[in-house]
Amino acid sequence: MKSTGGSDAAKRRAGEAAAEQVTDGMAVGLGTGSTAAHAIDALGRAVDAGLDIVGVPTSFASRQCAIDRGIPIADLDEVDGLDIAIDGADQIVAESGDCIKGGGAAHTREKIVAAASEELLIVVDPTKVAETLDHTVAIEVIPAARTGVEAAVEGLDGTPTLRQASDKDGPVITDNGNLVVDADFGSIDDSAGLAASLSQVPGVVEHGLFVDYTSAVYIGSEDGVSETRY
Ligand SMILES: O=C(CO)[C@H](O)[C@H](O)COP(=O)(O)O
Repeated sequence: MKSTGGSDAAKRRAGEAAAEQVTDGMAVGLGTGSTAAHAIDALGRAVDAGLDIVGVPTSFASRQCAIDRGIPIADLDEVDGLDIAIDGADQIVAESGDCIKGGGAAHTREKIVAAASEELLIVVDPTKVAETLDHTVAIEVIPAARTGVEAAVEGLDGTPTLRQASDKDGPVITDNGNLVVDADFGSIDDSAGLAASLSQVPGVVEHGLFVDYTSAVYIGSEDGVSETRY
């Protein structure tokens, strides 16, 4: 899986620490990205050693990752809720746990899985931690609504950019068949207000602002990992 941001060792420590919270009989949401992949790796090793869990992937990529590691998987409608979801973030405010996700264009399913879970454990390296959210906000958009959503983002004092896979391949298409508009709002002082405004725009499937979702954050570093609970 493509790596972003900080060191792989820091990401691995965060992913492994979160995976240690998983116990026998749990249904576990499997997040997307290079840090969440370390948690899936650790869960795969635990399953090999006898841990009895079922994983609910948040993307094509995390589904494949779980299959490769021998983790039994199910769709969300096949389990009776989730005990824990483990996922990465593009940026997180350590004080509140509010974060921005969607760098892998998987934030819609990630949010659905997080909402179905008793706990959301966010795993990051220190480069993701900020005092105020100012990362671009990924917005999954139904293709026919793109120009309207871009205008709405501008109306909210943001700058929209359609996410491109590459010049050659054209726009990113999500696992749900939609486009992604990345919106730059600068420093986000009222994340709950912005989240509510974006949710109201016709054609917005989901945005990457996760306000009041996080149960704990695991921040891996070169020499250890810290846990903050909310
Ligand atoms: O939200 C996500 C995918 O939609 C990822 O969790 C987020 O982009 C972090 O990825 P990484 O751990 O590779 O930096």
